[in-house]
Amino acid sequence: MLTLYGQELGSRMLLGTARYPSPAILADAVRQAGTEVVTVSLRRETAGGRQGGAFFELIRELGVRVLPNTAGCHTVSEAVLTAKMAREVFSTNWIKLEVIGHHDTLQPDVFGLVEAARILAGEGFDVFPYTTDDLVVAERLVEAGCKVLMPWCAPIGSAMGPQNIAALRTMRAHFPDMPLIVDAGIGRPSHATTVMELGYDAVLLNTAVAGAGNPALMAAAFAKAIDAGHAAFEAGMLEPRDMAVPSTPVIGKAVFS
Ligand SMILES: CC(=O)[C@@H](O)[C@H](O)COP(=O)(O)O
Repeated sequence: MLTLYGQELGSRMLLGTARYPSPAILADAVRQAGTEVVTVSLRRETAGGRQGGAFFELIRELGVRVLPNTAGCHTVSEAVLTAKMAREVFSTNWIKLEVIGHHDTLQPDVFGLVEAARILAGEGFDVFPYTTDDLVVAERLVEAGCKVLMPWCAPIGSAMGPQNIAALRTMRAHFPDMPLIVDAGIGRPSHATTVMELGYDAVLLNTAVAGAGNPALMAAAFAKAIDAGHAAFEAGMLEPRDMAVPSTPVIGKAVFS
């Protein structure tokens, strides 16, 4: 079981709801993944007017938990205001906090992120910060009140997969008891397995599923890959060795002379 801010979850896959070919395909992907948490951009959906209403209805029908996000916010004040509006609209204290600092890479503005996290945690929000793998920033986020950390593994939407394996491993070792979710940049199920094998607690992804030829099938593939990586980590994997080690014992073998 994964526990995030006191909420127990059976699925370790958090799914974004943007860029699907149709609402029906999104719904199918959510069901196939067995995901229990979906991220929703308040800005995009409220900008959709009547379409936004239908979208919220669809999310309600799916019976999943909503993690509203502050996607598209570039300043602390924008992010805080968006979080407060999301709390009203979705009746949840959960907020995926994004404060974007760079247009090309969508890299988080970690200074603004920490400031916004402190404000929102102080106002009772359960903050899920989209951050880098920087340990000092991570420490500041924890001091600010975050009880979950969500480092990127590559730029949002890039599908590059983990570019920072050593840093992700260090972060896991540094925060052994903190729920850690890799958020953004995952492109393939094998990428998700890789980060789960590092001991990450969950993966948040969107583009790789929404942009697949068959999003529902891809969602199912990701769900299996995430579970496989988690099971492998729990099982305890061998460290690679330089030399061969016979897998069949030599003691007791027949001797021909
Ligand atoms: C939906 C959402 O929250 C995204 O901003 C998230 O960061 C996922 O990134 P990918 O689209 O790269 O999977």
